[in-house]
Amino acid sequence: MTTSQPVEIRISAPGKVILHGEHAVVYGKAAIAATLNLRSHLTLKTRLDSMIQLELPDVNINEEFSVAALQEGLQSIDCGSVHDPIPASEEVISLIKKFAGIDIENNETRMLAIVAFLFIYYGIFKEKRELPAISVYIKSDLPVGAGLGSSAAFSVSLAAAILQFAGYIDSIKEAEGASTWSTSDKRKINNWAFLGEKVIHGRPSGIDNSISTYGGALRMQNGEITQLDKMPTLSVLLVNTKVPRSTMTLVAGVRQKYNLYPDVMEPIINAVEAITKRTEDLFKFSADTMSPDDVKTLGDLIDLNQNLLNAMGVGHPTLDRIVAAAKKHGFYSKLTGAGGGGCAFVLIPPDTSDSHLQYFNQDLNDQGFDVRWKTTVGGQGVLREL
Ligand SMILES: Nc1ncnc2c1ncn2[C@@H]1O[C@H](COP(=O)(O)OP(=O)(O)O)[C@@H](O)[C@H]1O
Ligand SMILES: C[C@@](O)(CCOP(=O)(O)O)CC(=O)O
Ligand SMILES: [Mg+2]
Repeated sequence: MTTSQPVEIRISAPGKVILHGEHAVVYGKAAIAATLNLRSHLTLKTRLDSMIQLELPDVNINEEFSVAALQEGLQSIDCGSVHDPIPASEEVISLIKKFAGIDIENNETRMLAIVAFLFIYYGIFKEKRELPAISVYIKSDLPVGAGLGSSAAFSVSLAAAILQFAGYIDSIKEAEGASTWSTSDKRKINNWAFLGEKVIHGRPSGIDNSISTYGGALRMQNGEITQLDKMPTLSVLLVNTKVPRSTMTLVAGVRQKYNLYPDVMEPIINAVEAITKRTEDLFKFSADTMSPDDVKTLGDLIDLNQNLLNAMGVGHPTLDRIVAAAKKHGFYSKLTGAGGGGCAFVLIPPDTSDSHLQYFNQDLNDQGFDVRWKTTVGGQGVLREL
């Protein structure tokens, strides 16, 4: 790391759609997710003064800290070593909040972005001779707090930028305009990003940061990730309810229900897992362009899962309206991510005509929904933009 030469590092990391298995994956059940072609973009620059700046226009945050004050204020926090980091404890989170001037009782999720940044910054740089003066700017294509994994894209881009700047990972040129990293470097990025997710989510499964790091489409079970052997081309429409919600609160709500009624909740999450597995089998044997029969099966599974998510208590009347509108037009839809509002996806069968899609789009717009994107899923994970 050299601070004498001006350095600029630009990183982008994608959001995701969880096809099946949200919440159940927190209990070690299988889930499948794929990247979206919507990304968070980070720029890290060296500064000539001795300040650290964090500019996050999406959540209206622009903070500055002096390097000396940060060195002194955070020196007692325990975050393990760069190569073997440990999660931020409650005490560490409180200490960072106090340092950043955030009320300990302030549970606004957006403020946790500052805590996650300071934890990752200090944890990675603390073994260096001196802490660097840098500015970090992050802007996302993703709606924040809507189930599309903006928190993971945030933590992944941050971990990649800081590890790269500190010289702990080394990007390799992949194509014109972008670089990537070796699998072992990606593992380092993912480990630190997971700790950022922990600050923001409480008890994440790790699926969001893993998909944002590695890209493509993957399955997670019991903390183990594997790339999906096969996934047909899927086209989805993302519909944002614009109902705000926090992943941390929703995950905690399901946990509370699970603790109170384990005998009821266990069969529900097992049924979700059965849906995930049926979907994987379907993908294994379907052609790249799914047949109408396969689309119908996938649709039924989407419908079943949506009902189970409602039973877990993570639905919302606005999501129900989107599902009903989709059904009226012959489509299938479910929430994605933590639910409680946020986004739903609608599966768009390959043979859907543009006029049919436009008619559906118009119906959703007339009902006041924000139909943001028709997108294909599965694409590059974290990248260094050149
Ligand atoms: N672009 C961003 N800028 C700043 N903070 C972000 C950004 N994206 C995500 N975050 C952090 O993640 C939180 C939202 O995470 P979460 O509730 O898990 O929703 P989701 O991951 O589904 O978008 C924000 O409140 C903020 O702390
Ligand atoms: C509900 C959950 O399965 C996914 C949360 O995703 P998001 O933050 O709502 O995008 C939680 C997790 O897996 O950590
Ligand atoms: Mg999240």
